[in-house]
Order: sequence, then structure tokens, then C-alpha cells
Amino acid sequence: MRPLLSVENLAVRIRTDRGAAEILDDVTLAVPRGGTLGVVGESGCGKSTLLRAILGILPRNAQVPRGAILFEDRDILSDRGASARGRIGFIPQDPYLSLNPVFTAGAQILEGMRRHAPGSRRDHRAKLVDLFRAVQLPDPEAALAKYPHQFSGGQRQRLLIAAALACDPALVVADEPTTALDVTTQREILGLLRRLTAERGLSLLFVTHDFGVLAAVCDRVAVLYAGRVAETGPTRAVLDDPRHPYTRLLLGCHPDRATDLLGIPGTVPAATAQPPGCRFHPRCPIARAGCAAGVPEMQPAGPGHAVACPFQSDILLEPALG
Ligand SMILES: Nc1ncnc2c1ncn2[C@@H]1O[C@H](COP(=O)(O)OP(=O)(O)OP(=O)(O)O)[C@@H](O)[C@H]1O
Repeated sequence: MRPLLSVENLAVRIRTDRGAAEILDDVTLAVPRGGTLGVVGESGCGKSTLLRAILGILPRNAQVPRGAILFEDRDILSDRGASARGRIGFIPQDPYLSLNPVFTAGAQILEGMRRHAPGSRRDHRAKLVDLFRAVQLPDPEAALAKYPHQFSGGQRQRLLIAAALACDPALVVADEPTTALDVTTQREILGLLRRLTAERGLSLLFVTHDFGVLAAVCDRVAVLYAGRVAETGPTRAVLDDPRHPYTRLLLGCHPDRATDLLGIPGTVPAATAQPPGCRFHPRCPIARAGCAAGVPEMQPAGPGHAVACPFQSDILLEPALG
């Protein structure tokens, strides 16, 4: 079966005062129907740019010189396919900033439904009350008339999940939806998201910098580094047996995993000054002369698991992890 969403060889370039910045290069990934894909990487690796390209909200100075984004078999980067985006729901990062403080929760979500979902105002209202119940907001009827400040942070994130589901999406795209929340609320919201998407047969594309969050929600993962996919595969395989030096070091930084917090030497390169060849080579503990020469191709590393590094050997990587 063809994936619900496939990003194919996508490049995104942004014109800046310091020249053209290649934010994404040759990004290929897929979200299966009913499946969940997590995109993980450090700040600045291009996660938000990827989401903006999918949602059709790239900045005006951005260009897409190469690649395609197919959603329900339509190229949503083309004018003709763009309307298919109506079936993509979005859960933003910050529940504090993402709701308009001067409108009630009901008014602002119903307005979106009026524009995008079929049915009368009465139908929309009934559907929204059901959704508020599904996201476990207390007193769903009364919640319609409340203002955002009358909800806690976790409840606001529940409102945003309800808003993302209100127009019957086939795909939900979530941008670090729990970073602003405390750990207990984070766990509840992730559990809710996982359950609701599974019950409704929805696909989920989840962006995060946190492998712990990723493991709780996603079946598959794509690790992004400096605008390119470094590694992709089933979440368990990538977490248990990471093959790219970047993934291994990134996992070593996670507090739940690290015996010793190693960190990754150096920083993500500026988008206007990407290194030649493998973009990770200046920070890579096993880099060789050839790594600066050519862009590494994706190579198989196990069932459904691929890595953009020709030196994916455990023995070679062991010294890097101490
Ligand atoms: N409008 C823009 N103009 C110039 N550079 C940009 C623009 N948007 C993003 N960038 C650059 O593109 C790179 C990727 O940014 P992006 O926001 O996609 O990363 P990210 O992985 O989402 O980071 P974070 O987790 O911090 O949000 C960064 O180097 C950023 O500075």
C-alpha cells in the first residue's frame, strides 16, 4: 500500500542576507496509512521547515528547487494538489501561544470547522462537544464557553488536539506538542494522542528533539541532521541499534540512556555554511578523509532500517560512545 504522505527528495532553500541557505536537502521519508513517524534532531536541523513545507506555510523567501510531497497521492506542492492539505490537522508546539485569548475555545474552533468541515453550526457544536469528551476535557459543554486562560496548560493542549481533529484529518502533524508541559502532563497528552490516532485510524507525523517522547508515540523514526536524513527505521531498531554516529551520539545525550552525558562536540552548521560531503563529518568522531568528498547514500542497515553512513560498524563506533 502506498504511504499516506511521502516526502520525496525534498530540497528547501531560503534566500538570506548571507546568501542562499539550503535548509533541507534530498529529504525522503514516508508516513504509512495508520502509522506514526517521528522526525528527530537537534535544534536547527530543519524539523520546522519540513513541517512548514508539508503545511504550505514556508516563508516567502523560501524556494523548493527539487522534490515532491505526495499526500493521498496528490502533490500538495502543486497548485492543483494544495487543497488536499484540508485533510491534514496540525497540533502546534505551544498551547500558551496558539490560542487566541479574546475568543472562547468554542468560538475559535467552530470558526475553523465552519470554513473547512461540512455540516451546520449545530452539527459542528455537537461534534466539538464529542471531541472535547474524547480529549477528556472536564465538562465538555461548559468548555465551549470558556476562554483559553480558564484552562490549564495540559487542558489547552487537549483543546488543540480537539481542534486538529475537528476537520476529520487523515494525517495529524504535531510539532513538539508537549515541550511546554510538565512531565506527568506530557505523559498523559502523549498517551491521549497515541490512543486517539490509533482509534480513529489516523496517521501521525511527530516532530521532536526527544527520543523518550518519540519512543512513546512513534512506530518509525527519521533522524534529521543539518537538513538531511541521517538514519531511518523502526523506532525500536533505531533506539536499540543506532547505526549512524550522529544517532548514537544523540542517543548518548538522552538522560534516560546515558551512563555519562557525552554531548556532541561542536554545533549544527549554519544553514548558509553547510560543510561539503557528509554534513556531520566536522563533528564526527570516526570521520575519514573521504567523508568530506561525497554525499553519503542511504544504505540498508536492517529490515526497513537505512543509514547515510558507509562506516556503520559497531566496532568502529564503540570508541565514540566510550
Ligand atoms: N526564514 C528563515 N530565514 C533564514 N534562515 C532560516 C529561516 N527559517 C529557518 N532558517 C534556518 O534553517 C535552519 C533550520 O531551521 P528550523 O527552524 O527548520 O530547525 P528546527 O530543527 O525546527 O529547530 P528548532 O527545534 O529550534 O525549532 C536553521 O539554521 C535556521 O536558522
